[in-house]
This record gives sequence, structure tokens and C-alpha cells, in this order.
Amino acid sequence: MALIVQKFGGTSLADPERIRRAASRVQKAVQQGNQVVVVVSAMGHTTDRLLAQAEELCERPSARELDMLLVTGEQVAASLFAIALQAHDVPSVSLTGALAGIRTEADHGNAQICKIDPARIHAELQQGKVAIVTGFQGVTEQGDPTTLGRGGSDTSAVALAAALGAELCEICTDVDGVYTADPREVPSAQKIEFLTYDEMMEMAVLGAVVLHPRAVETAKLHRVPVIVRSSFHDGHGTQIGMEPKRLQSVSEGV
Ligand SMILES: Nc1ncnc2c1ncn2[C@@H]1O[C@H](COP(=O)(O)OP(=O)(O)O)[C@@H](O)[C@H]1O
Ligand SMILES: N[C@@H](CC(=O)OP(=O)(O)O)C(=O)O
Repeated sequence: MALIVQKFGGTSLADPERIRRAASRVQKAVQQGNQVVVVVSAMGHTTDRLLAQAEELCERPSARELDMLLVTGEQVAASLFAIALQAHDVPSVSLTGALAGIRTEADHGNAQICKIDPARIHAELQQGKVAIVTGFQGVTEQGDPTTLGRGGSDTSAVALAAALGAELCEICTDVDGVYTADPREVPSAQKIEFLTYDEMMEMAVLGAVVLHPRAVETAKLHRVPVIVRSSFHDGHGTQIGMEPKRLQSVSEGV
């Protein structure tokens, strides 16, 4: 039995129908005998909308209150995801960053993860549940919510995979892998089968937003095998690691 982390980005969770489709991906991975930890981003443009609402009220809202506000986006997505799984009789539980044991520095809006205590997640998995964890957030030693900076859910997913000793971290998104250039901007861009951590880091730093640089850094540090793949279509995706291995995305059957 493999323990895998599957992260779904905001575009893949933009409405209840997409959440249902993402949940059916997770259900398939469970049926194949895997223990699954799901990491979710906020639905669609929720984070932008919340930020705009705060800015309507105050030109420069405090970083602490912005964090209190923004963490709600991922929490809505996580509970809806759990509800979607439960509707198909897949036992599941949603967990905030705090419940998932993700401790960060108190640098609101750009917090670094300093420690993860995976005990609660392991306990839920042990009971046969899928654990759905809110990405992009953690909690300070004092119990205040923090966020990791825009695009931070990729980092949450990779850091959790490292802390849990997961076999694989799948980044499920709205493209079917990492391309030589943004496929939405450059139609002739080619999909890449395999990238080393360093190659992926170079691309991420140069603006390939498909994987956040901090996530790549964490993956390299802990040697976490990563696959970037489509949330909704089968296929190999792009493998990121030390060297090419016979890893398959879960949709193809591990
Ligand atoms: N080199 C690249 N390969 C693949 N996608 C890229 C690349 N550069 C930029 N992108 C963009 O990254 C997007 C996915 O990242 P993001 O919007 O953060 O997704 P998510 O909502 O799943 O986190 C794609 O829609 C694509 O337009
Ligand atoms: N919701 C946060 C975190 C995140 O990582 O989102 P996404 O996976 O959709 O890029 C943001 O918009 O920055």
C-alpha cells in the first residue's frame, strides 16, 4: 500500500462539479489500495476576491488579519472536498493547517514552514480515511493562522509528503505536465517527460508558475518524487526527481 499526496490547485476546484471530478480521482486512487492525503487550494479566484474585499475596506489591511481572512478560502475547499468524497462513501476528514500539525514562523503573508507534526494525519489514515488538508496555510506557536505566500499550496503538498514519508507527491493542475514554455502562451511548447530538481527550479524561478520554487526547493531537500499532471485527464505528466524512474501517476495505476 502506497501513501501518496495529491494536490489540487484552485482552477481544478473552481466549482462543485470540478470538485466532484477531482474527488473521483482521489476515490480511484483509494480503490487502487493507496492511502491518500489531499492538499487543496482555494476554489477558483477566491483568494483574489478576498484580497479585493479587504482592500475595499482598508488601503493597507494588517498582515495578520489578511491571513485570518485568506485561510478561509482553503477551508471552504477542503470541507467541500470531504463532503464530495463522503457522498461516494469514501471516508474522509478535512483538516486545517493547524489540525494537520503545520507549524510556521509568524511572518504573516510569507510564512515559512518550520515543523510538521504528522500524528493527526497518520491517525486519520490509520482509520481508513482520506485526509484533506488546506494548502497555503499553517499556524504559529501561539496558534495564529498564517499563509505561505501566493502559490503556497504546492509547498504545503511537498512538505507534507516529506513529513509523511509519502512515496509520491502529485501536483494535479489544469495542464497535463510541465512544458518547455507556458502552453497557454506558446502553442508550440513541448511537454517534458522528466526534469531534475535543478532543471525544474530554473524553470520555476524564470516564471513557470505550474510549480512554486519553494516547493521545488523542499522536494530537492527531502528527495520527494513529484509528478505534475492533469487533474482531469489520464497521462504520464512530468516527473521531477533526481533521475528518471519508473514512477507512474496514480491515474495509470501504481
Ligand atoms: N512551463 C510551463 N508548463 C506548464 N504550465 C505552465 C508553464 N508556465 C506557466 N504555466 C502555467 O501554469 C498554470 C498552472 O499553474 P497554476 O495556475 O498555479 O495552477 P493551479 O491552480 O493548479 O495551482 C497553467 O495553466 C499554465 O498556464
Ligand atoms: N489560494 C492560494 C494558494 C495557492 O497555492 O493557490 P493555487 O494552487 O491555485 O495556485 C493562492 O491563490 O495563492
